[in-house]
Amino acid sequence: MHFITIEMVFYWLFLSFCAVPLIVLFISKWRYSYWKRRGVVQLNPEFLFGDLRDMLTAKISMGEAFKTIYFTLKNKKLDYGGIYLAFNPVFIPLNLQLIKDMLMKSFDNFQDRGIYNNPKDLLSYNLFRMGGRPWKQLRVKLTPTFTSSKMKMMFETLTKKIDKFPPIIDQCIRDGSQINVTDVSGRFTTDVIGSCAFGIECDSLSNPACDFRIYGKKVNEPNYLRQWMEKAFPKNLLPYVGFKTLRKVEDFYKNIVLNTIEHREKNTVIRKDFMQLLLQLRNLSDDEKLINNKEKNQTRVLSDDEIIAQCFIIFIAGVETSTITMALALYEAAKNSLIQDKMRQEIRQVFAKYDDKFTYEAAKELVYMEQVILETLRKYPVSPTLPRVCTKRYNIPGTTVFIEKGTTVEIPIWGIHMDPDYYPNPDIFDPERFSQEEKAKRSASMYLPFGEGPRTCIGARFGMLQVKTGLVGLLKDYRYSISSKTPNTLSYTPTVLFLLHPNEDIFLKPEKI
Ligand code: HEM
Repeated sequence: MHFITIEMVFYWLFLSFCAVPLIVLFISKWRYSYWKRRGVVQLNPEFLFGDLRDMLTAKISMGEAFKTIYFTLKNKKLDYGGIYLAFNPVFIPLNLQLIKDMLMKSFDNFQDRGIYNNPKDLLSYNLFRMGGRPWKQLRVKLTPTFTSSKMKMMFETLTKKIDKFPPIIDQCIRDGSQINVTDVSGRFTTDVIGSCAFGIECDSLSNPACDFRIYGKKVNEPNYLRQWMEKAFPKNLLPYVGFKTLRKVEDFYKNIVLNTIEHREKNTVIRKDFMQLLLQLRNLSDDEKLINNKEKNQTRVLSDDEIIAQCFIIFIAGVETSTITMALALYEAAKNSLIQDKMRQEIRQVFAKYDDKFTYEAAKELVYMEQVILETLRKYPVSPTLPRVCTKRYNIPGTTVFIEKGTTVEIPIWGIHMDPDYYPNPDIFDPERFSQEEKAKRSASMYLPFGEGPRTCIGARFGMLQVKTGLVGLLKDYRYSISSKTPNTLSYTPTVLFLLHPNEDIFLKPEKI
């Protein structure tokens, strides 16, 4: 008969105490050799954080982390490399031909972003986050909503908003204060998208404390725990730990959309906006639904939940991206008076040609301003990387290396945009880089602020139009210069998700001319 003695208990406890760390060490060593075992050069991952300690501990932004990784791999003269985000292997392509192949020709192998989404988590189930067949079906549905004719239709809504700028700027001039161009741009884009996507006139330009603006800011506030979980936690386990993308704001956006739908249906209101176009998709007649289902390979019509989620993503993707681009274009214009004067001169010439009116055709003729916006997006790509996940095993052309299904890929846009091999003196802001001749010298994959391929930004045209209209409203009759409150160099909000967001708001000194 065996007795368990106290010595035996201590003996086993001691063994377990030694064994657990050894097992963890062995598993992490094995995990951190994933790339090496596949013949891909890797860096020096450290336990728990992989190669992204500063990003995961919120010391630097995701954009800065991946820019550093781009140059570390580039200095090793590599076409691609492997890193680790916590324990998750991430493939980083550097070679432009390879990037083009992954985004376009081999799109089927990389068609998803691998970001958490779940039909039961309403706001997460949107075009940006969805993958596979549901994404494809929705993209086909939504693409006609973003054509140039639809942009032209909404143009009037945009131009109406810029009439609100002069009282704000004049007040700053009277007070001798500086204008917060980040805030004013944010209020402008909030009003535009509020009107076009949700069909509401929130007028945050007159009333900055309106609910719509407050909730918009809440959505963009960094929430490190949520972002960390989304990035480093296995996505299929998230619903089981009660994870929700934006719990606090869901009801607010849901109610706005449902109320607008009810109001429009009750009062037969028809407006020229995204919401109207989405409602048209929802209200296709039964005959049309049948034709769609039969002929377009089961293409679905939209449900109310899908409308809510798409209005929300138009808001999320349309407000912050354009706000940051507008504010940074003004920041650079304030530092370069020649560039600023040239933009204003062009605006005035175009207005003179169109009887002092800002029309859709007039906007298209602002060629130099477009160059300024493109250069702003080169130097400060709001989305500094393009996330993808491998959806089908992929052989890297010309090698025996392959990327396994399920592997995360990050295309390091900001690194490419700041690479002196592609853009000499990359820190210098020079809109001439986007003249017709200069553009013709570069390959398309050297410039990816809106992404590329079938998953490219669906709202790029609207975004450009929105930024142009905002800049016209701010620049036509006012000059801006930097002041003691203007940051000399920019730093960025540490977040492990997407956007390149300057830490400080941009304040400039306005002057009427
Ligand atoms: C300066 C403005 C903007 C920039 C720089 C920008 C940038 C981007 C980028 C880089 C992507 C990912 C593309 C890829 O993965 O290949 C994207 C996707 C997307 N953007 Fe934009 N965007 C802007 C404005 C807008 C606007 C105004 C809207 C809506 C009105 C919008 C809606 C979307 C949506 C829905 C997607 C997801 C598309 C899909 O996955 O099918 N964006 N954007």
